[in-house]
Amino acid sequence: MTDLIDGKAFAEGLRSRVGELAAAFTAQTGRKAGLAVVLVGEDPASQVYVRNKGKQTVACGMASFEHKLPAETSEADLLAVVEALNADPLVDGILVQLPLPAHIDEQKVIATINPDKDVDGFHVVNAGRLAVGLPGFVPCTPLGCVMLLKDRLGSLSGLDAVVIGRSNIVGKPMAQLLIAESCTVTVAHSRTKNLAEVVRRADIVVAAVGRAEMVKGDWIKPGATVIDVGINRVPVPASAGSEGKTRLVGDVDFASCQGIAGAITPVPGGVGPMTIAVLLRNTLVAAHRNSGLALAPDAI
Ligand SMILES: Nc1nc(=O)c2c([nH]1)NC[C@@H]1CN(c3ccc(C(=O)N[C@@H](CCC(=O)O)C(=O)O)cc3)C=[N+]21
Repeated sequence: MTDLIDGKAFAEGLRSRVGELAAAFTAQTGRKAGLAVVLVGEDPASQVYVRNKGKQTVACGMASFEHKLPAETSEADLLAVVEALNADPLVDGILVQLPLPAHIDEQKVIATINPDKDVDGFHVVNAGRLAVGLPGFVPCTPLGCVMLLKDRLGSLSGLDAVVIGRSNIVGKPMAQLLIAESCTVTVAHSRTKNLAEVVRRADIVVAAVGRAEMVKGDWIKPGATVIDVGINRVPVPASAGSEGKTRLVGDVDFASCQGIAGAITPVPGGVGPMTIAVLLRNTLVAAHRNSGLALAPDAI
């Protein structure tokens, strides 16, 4: 039997704990913790994500500031918006939705965000803090994956983990977090030789390659825990009325893992909802730090 890891339910619980602490923060300071989200351009998927995030921020009792800028916005204008948010005392967290239009240098924008408001954890200062084990902001998706893994497995110490993907926003920070949990970590990617054999060694598989249903059930060691970070929109197989319709699938071939994996996250309803819940958690942590208030490291 393969258990389903219900990320949606776990994320709801996390958001309700964040909501309680956000109310306590407001009672102590007389203001709400605030998250600013900057969206450049009209990408429909990004708009949906930004809208969901705004709704959930408000539902948690925090303030949401949305800045929607046209696709033609210059890099200089975007940097000026970020600097204004850095200086705004009501803004605790800043998220600039990626990807940005091609004429804007993403690294330059991320470097402009105050690291203590960088709730995405993308700034080099936060990547460095994670690498050397200092407190800082950890990217939301990998932190959410570790929360799900610890909820399922308890201690991860000594387990073999394979991370498929080496991006700055998922693969690399995921590997750092698993090292900190005392896993033996392998980072595989598109050039890895004998990928199926490498994955077969793993007690924990984290798939973040961005290729729909690439990881097959016969790559999985029986009983392993599978975390699927992929979010791929694929066309629904042709049938009457299905023209132009899409469905969401992960990087793991979910059906072929049934009966082999010990547990697996679904897509949707797995890692995705955790990403937003951790973003709200990071924003609340930022609000406490930036107001000089204590918050126990394991409070959320
Ligand atoms: N600076 C920045 N930070 C981000 O964290 C960031 C970003 N840019 N750019 C885009 C990606 C994507 N992302 C998602 C978050 C939640 C879901 C999510 O909740 N997904 C639902 C399904 C939603 C649906 O049905 O489309 C689920 O998996 O159940 C998806 C995708 C955050 N991102």
